[in-house]
Amino acid sequence: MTTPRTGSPLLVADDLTKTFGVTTALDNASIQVHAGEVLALMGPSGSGKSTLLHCLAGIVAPDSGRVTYAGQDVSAMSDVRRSALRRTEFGFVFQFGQLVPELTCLENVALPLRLTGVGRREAHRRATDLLTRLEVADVARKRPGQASGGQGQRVAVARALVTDPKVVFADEPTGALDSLNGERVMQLLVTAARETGTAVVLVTHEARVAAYSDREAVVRDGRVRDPEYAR
Ligand SMILES: Nc1ncnc2c1ncn2[C@@H]1O[C@H](COP(=O)(O)OP(=O)(O)OP(=O)(O)O)[C@@H](O)[C@H]1O
Repeated sequence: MTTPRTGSPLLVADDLTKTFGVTTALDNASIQVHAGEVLALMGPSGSGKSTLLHCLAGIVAPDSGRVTYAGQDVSAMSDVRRSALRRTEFGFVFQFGQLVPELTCLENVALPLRLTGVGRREAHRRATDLLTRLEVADVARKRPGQASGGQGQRVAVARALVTDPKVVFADEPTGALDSLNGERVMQLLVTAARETGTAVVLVTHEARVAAYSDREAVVRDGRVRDPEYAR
C-alpha cells in the first residue's frame, strides 16, 4: 500500500554539498520527503547516502545548500533548537541498534520519552505497548546484550517510534541481520510507521529491504537521482 502524497513536502534538501577533506560526499544533492511516506535511499558504497541522511536529520551541517523541515530552515537553527527538533520530531535506527547496554530493553525504549520530560510510569506504559506491537515484550526486562540481534533491532525500532516522531531515519537498519530477521524488522517498522503516519527515510543496499518503501531514490557520486523529482 502506498501513501498518497498531498501538499508541500515535510522535509526538503536543496542543492546540498558536503566535502570531507578532498572527498566530495554530496554534490548538489536535492530530495523531498513527504509526510507518511517510506523513502529508500539506494546506491553504491561511498556514494553519499549516509551523509545525505545525516544532513536531512540535522546531524551533519552541509557546506552549502539548505534543509527545510516543515518550512523551517534547519541549517539556520541554533544547535539547541536543532537538538530539540531531533528529540521531538525525529527518530533514529542504525545498523547496530546502539542501545544503552546498562539499561533494560524497556528502559531503552522509554528513554527518549524520559528525556522529553514524560513521567516514568507513562513512559514505561508507552514503551511496553510498542515492545508488544513489535513482538519483543518478552525481552523488556532483559539488557540488550541478552537479546538476539533481531530482537535488539526491534527494540531499537520501538525506541525510534516511541515519541511518535514525524520522521524516522534508518541507516542500514537490517544490515547486521539475516534476511528473515531483516525482513521481519522492516515489516514491523513500516507497519508501525504507517499506523502513526510517520515518514521513514531508509538507507539500504538491499533491494529486498527497499521493496518495503513507497519510493526509491538512487544516490550516485553525491547526487540524487529521484525519478519523481528529476531536475
Ligand atoms: N566523517 C567523515 N570523514 C571523512 N570522510 C567521510 C566522512 N563521512 C563520509 N565520508 C566519505 O564521504 C563519502 C560518502 O560517504 P557516505 O558514508 O555518505 O556514503 P554511503 O553511500 O552511505 O556509503 P556506504 O553505503 O558504504 O555506507 C565516502 O567517500 C566516505 O568515505
